[in-house]
Amino acid sequence: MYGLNPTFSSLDSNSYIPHQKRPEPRSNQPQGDAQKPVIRLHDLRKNYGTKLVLKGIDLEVYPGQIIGYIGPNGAGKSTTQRLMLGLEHGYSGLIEVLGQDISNGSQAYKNRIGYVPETAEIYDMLTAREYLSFSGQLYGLKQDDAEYKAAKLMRIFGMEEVFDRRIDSFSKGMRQKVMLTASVLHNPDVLFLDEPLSGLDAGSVAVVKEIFARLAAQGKAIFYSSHIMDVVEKISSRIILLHEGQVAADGSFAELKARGAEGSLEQIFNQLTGFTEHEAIADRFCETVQEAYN
Ligand SMILES: Nc1ncnc2c1ncn2[C@@H]1O[C@H](COP(=O)(O)OP(=O)(O)OP(=O)(O)O)[C@@H](O)[C@H]1O
Repeated sequence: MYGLNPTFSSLDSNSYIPHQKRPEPRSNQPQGDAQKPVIRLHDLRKNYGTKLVLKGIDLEVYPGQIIGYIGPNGAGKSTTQRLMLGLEHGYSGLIEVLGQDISNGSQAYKNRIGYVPETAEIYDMLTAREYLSFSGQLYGLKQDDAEYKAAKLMRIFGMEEVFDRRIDSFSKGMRQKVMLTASVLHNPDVLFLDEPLSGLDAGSVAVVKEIFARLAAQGKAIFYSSHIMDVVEKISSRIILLHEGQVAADGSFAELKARGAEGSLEQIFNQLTGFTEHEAIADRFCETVQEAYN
């Protein structure tokens, strides 16, 4: 069932969740499709042993949205992404991706999603060509098609000369571009990314920001987590703040500000997560650095 509009009565009064964000239908898409969420989470709960990590997440994501999924370390962001990707099991509640309840055992939705993990060192021994060819084939492309498109995308990123070099000789930013390329070879409808701008120089960040905007304009949904607040503030059409396993805020940056939260996203983040210790921690840290040995 689409269009669920859950309530969030268990959250405290500081939480800001206006409503599930539903964009206007785009003229280049069938209206029905634009109204259907590409991701739907309902009462998603996950625990590791006795530790409750996700405590009932309700969320709908629509085509064309760029979601910045933020939260303190350990809030459960990667866990949420890994569950949606089918890389983590054992949860309660509903996870629906592209209309498919992912617990039904079918892998069909996986050919329509892309994923950029934060690290992928296990593939370091491969060349960019080998890795991209392998990734493309995992997503159902023929080897020739995968290599052709990979070569073209790498050339656009200015990486044609290193296409046949091993990834372990690449800088962090170069690896990131390979991962990004791998995630889009099969033209996915939904893109999941973990710290997608990590290691990229300023020019490359600008390029990737533009790429996100264009992919979203094509009707793809982008769901990424990051700790770089000034970037999240600028490129997300919608920001979802996860705090202690629950959604504590959900809206565009302008909406978060308009609802009483003040300042930069970093300040809003600290306000909503109740983190006011940064100065005291920095004081204690630097005093300790200066301590003399006896
Ligand atoms: N495989 C696991 N086994 C046990 N506990 C885990 C496992 N994976 C994650 N956790 C715990 O779940 C909690 C949420 O972890 P998660 O990686 O989702 O957080 P995060 O929000 O992505 O954090 P960060 O911003 O530091 O990347 C943490 O307390 C973590 O220790």
